[in-house]
Amino acid sequence: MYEGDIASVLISEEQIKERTAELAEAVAARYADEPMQDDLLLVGVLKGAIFFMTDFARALPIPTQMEFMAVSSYGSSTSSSGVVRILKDLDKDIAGRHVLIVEDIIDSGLTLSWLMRNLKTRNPASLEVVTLLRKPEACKVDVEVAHVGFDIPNEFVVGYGLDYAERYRDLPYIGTLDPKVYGG
Ligand SMILES: O=P(O)(O)OC[C@H]1O[C@H](OP(=O)(O)OP(=O)(O)O)[C@H](O)[C@@H]1O
Ligand code: HPA
Ligand SMILES: [Mg+2]
Repeated sequence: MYEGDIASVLISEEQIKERTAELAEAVAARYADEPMQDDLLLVGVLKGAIFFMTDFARALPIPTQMEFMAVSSYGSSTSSSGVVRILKDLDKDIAGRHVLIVEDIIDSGLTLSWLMRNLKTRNPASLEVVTLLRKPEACKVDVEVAHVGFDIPNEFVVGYGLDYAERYRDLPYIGTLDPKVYGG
């Protein structure tokens, strides 16, 4: 699939699965002693987090509810425009709820920083983040992230939900994209 477009496999399907199970355990432990009136509310950030959200939710040994937001700041570029647009908002009020944002990647951090500010104004009981990937060298803003799957180098990656111009989301692993694909 996508022959010649993927330069290397950075994180295999098996590694994603193992790390997701570890993250799920850590997250369950985090909320174990928290007095909760409602189930933990997972807020998946579409579209990138789709596969991580569904696998992570099923690995979690505690009951959760799911909401989705769709935001976009990349379009068909390999760097963030910094302008975050809400394409789909939450369906429900999150006031008083324990909310966990589920992200696929924190790159510049601009999307998450904007999202945290936005959701905080809605008065959740707590607001934390789990992300599968993070690029420490690319980070432009300070964002507090409670749970990180993998810190990765500052390269453009695709697969397992992550796209370049909407392609490659359906790869089961995380790979680096050959620069020839985006004219690099
Ligand atoms: O830390 P940042 O530099 O802001 O980048 C991270 C964000 O960018 C991607 O979303 P994108 O805007 O590409 O939308 P998508 O999930 O629909 O692909 C990714 O899914 C994160 O939400
Ligand atoms: O490396 C990336 N790949 C795909 N989408 C992204 N959005 C932010 N960073 C990336
Ligand atoms: Mg994208």
